[in-house]
Amino acid sequence: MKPRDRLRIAMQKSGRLTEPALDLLKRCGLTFRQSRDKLFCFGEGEPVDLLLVRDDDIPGLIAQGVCDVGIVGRNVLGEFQLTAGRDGEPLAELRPLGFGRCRLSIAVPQELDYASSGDLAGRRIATSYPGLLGEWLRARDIDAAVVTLAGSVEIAPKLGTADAICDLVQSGGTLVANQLRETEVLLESEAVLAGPTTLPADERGDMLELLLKRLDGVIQVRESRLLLLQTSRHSLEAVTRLLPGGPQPTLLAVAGQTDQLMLQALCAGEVSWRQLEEIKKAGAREMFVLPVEKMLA
Ligand SMILES: Nc1ncnc2c1ncn2[C@@H]1O[C@H](COP(=O)(O)OP(=O)(O)OP(=O)(O)O)[C@@H](O)[C@H]1O
Ligand SMILES: O=P(O)(O)OC[C@H]1O[C@H](OP(=O)(O)OP(=O)(O)O)[C@H](O)[C@@H]1O
Ligand SMILES: [Mg+2]
Repeated sequence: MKPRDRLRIAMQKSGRLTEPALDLLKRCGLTFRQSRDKLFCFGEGEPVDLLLVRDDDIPGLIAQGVCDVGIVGRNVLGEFQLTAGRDGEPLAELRPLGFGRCRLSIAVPQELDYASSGDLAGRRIATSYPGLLGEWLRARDIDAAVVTLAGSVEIAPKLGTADAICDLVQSGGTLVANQLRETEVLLESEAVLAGPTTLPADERGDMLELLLKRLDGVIQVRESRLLLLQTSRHSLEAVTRLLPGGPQPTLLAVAGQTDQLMLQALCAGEVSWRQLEEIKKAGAREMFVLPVEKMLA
């Protein structure tokens, strides 16, 4: 294969991961010009290009060295490692990316008696993830038949081709619509940056290192919120105790009100309405939750 000096990232051409992946790369300062056939995006500023493909092909493209890294669901990466990629160098999950969250679960018809995973013995389970399901069954010494289907797995029990299914679940709507109930979670999934365990020892490796640093910054900022509120000195301790994790809050004086303080806290994740209501009950008022755009410690 011809040596390359530009980093090439494989990502989903059209699907659930496409928009959030592009958005994340944009936040990392990468911009692209798309080719006419929309399969290749040339990086304009940095030497980083995109290859747009079916998500199932991403781990294989990295393993073959056609692409250096890829943005793909943990479910697809894990399945590859246990099937087509079994005999090759294992790929690493370089970073979890915080979108495309779902889980790989076993579900059974609502009317089926199910007490524990042992009840799957002797049953047929339909799935598009024979590697992950097979491994899970082996680890528990459950002797069940794995029926591999490319799609529409959820209708297999109704068609009589399987007794249970093992498929992705997010809201659970598909299961309810098909009178199925979730009984076991095999894997919690989200989009990840997948790549080789050792970085390329050339310019691509340097670029990847830079990209990882920017990703860490972007992910940290995306999950950070700035909480501003007012509290009396009297309620300060109770309010502070309820603040979601993060560094020590900053306290500012409120002009003309010696008893009042303005509190500013960086929170490591979402601040929910319920948390705000609790903090308010403890004595806070004038509360604001602001997104953080950039951060440089
Ligand atoms: N209902 C869901 N909610 C959230 N994320 C999901 C859901 N279903 C799947 N995902 C995640 O998004 C990834 C891509 O899902 P999508 O449905 O776009 O894939 P696909 O139909 O296999 O697309 P492709 O045409 O690229 O093969 C999945 O592998 C999984 O990691
Ligand atoms: O729990 P839910 O929110 O209902 O999501 C789960 C469904 O989403 C995915 O299917 P998708 O909608 O992508 O259809 P497909 O399998 O035909 O691609 C997955 O295969 C499940 O069927
Ligand atoms: Mg696919």
